Amino acid sequence: MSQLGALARIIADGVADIQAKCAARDVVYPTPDVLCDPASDAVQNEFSSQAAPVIAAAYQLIATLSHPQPFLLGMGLWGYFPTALAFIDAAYVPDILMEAGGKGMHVNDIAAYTKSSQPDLDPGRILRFLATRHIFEEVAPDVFRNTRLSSGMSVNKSVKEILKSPLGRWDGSNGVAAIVSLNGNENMKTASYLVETLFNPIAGHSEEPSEAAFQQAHRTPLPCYEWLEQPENIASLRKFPNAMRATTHYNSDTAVKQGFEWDKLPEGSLVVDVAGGIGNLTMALAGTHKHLRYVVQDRPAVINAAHDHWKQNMPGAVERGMVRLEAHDMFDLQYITDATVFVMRYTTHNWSDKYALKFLQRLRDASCPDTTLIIIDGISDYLCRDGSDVDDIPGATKTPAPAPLLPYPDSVIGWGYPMDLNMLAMMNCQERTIGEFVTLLKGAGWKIDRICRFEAPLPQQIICSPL
Ligand SMILES: C[S@@+](CC[C@H](N)C(=O)[O-])C[C@H]1O[C@@H](n2cnc3c(N)ncnc32)[C@H](O)[C@@H]1O
Repeated sequence: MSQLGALARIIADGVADIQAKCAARDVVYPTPDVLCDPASDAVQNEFSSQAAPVIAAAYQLIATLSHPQPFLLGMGLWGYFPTALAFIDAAYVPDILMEAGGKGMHVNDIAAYTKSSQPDLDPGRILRFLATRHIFEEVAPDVFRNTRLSSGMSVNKSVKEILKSPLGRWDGSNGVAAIVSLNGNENMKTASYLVETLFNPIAGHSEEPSEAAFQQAHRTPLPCYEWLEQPENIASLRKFPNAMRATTHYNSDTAVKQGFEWDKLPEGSLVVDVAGGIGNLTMALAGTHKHLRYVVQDRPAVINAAHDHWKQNMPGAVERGMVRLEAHDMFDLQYITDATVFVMRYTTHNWSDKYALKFLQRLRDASCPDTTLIIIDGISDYLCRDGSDVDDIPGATKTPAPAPLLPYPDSVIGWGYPMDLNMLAMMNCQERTIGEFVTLLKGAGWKIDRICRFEAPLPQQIICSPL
């Protein structure tokens, strides 16, 4: 069979399989006109592994059918997608259109909500650009309504409430609008300086978080996390911890009920969420595993914000002592020496080996023989077949997809590979392969016992014990 035929077959068979399974369960797979809600989200989550090869094949079909020149010309302008998405968050469009309902709203009426801040702008151009990829639908000239994809950016608040506190719009939301805004603003500015930074004789080889493209883009000598805390960057600081919630919130039940056996830990075991932000992971864990005690550690400014977050979203947990929120620099001596679990989510990817070694060693110094370290992060795969650099750790190897697909469909669906470049640009750091994790963790006195795999784009759990 031709490659085109094989790709078309994967798509046709995969769709038929999903539809048959949905029919057997008496559910309908959501179409673009079905706005996000818990029931339709659950159906999509349930069939994500069946959808993955279909999506990967569809991308490959596009790459096969497209003439390279128009494909590359178009791809060169894809950077405007994050910008356009950041704009629609800043103009509250998904939530305005939520209130408008199925008939949609004229762009002039959409713009009226934020008129003072965007007097000469024609948001119709931005919405139309996104509608070419099914984010919004133009139902009449200059009249748009939400689609399933654009509704995914709703912060689930009334427009009145948003207008009362624009910076608070991401608080308590699922975080998607916040991360989209982060990518389209702070991260896009940074991305545009990556090429010249990489060719810079010093910065191009640096492991320092203060010598990345970020510093050039934002005209600052400060590393990202210090820059965030400057008074003029208050909006970014407000956005960042909310953005972190987006990565698992849509499927947080799976993230805390599968993988590591939290439910089997003895009553009162202490879980320390190191660099835990405002406690997004801990809140999901604490909601499900009520028999455990938790500590969330982060920078003082983040812990300040965490107190409000917990008061609003899980009142009583801190007051009852189930959760402690503590300012702690992870590069300092770790004073908690009776942790059952140290967990770090999306933190090792923020640091080059030079720095990651330091904080992993701090945790090793504070661990007991039966302490478990759980690294929750993406794991990069080589994109060739037989490219695994470690196969003797349970969970390390993945079953490759059949040719002609790339070996791992999640390389297309997840955000691991663009995130790797984002890490490079923001802080001279990286996503890692399993082999790279093995070396890094061994250097800090940890051994990987097993890897609990999750469907992309959920991050993986690397379960470690002291060497
Ligand atoms: C990518 S975020 C992940 C946050 C959290 N683990 C989550 O998954 O939501 C990395 C976190 O590291 C924190 N951080 C950066 N430097 C730190 C330091 N020296 N000590 C403690 N936390 C730090 C940041 O404030 C931020 O909250």
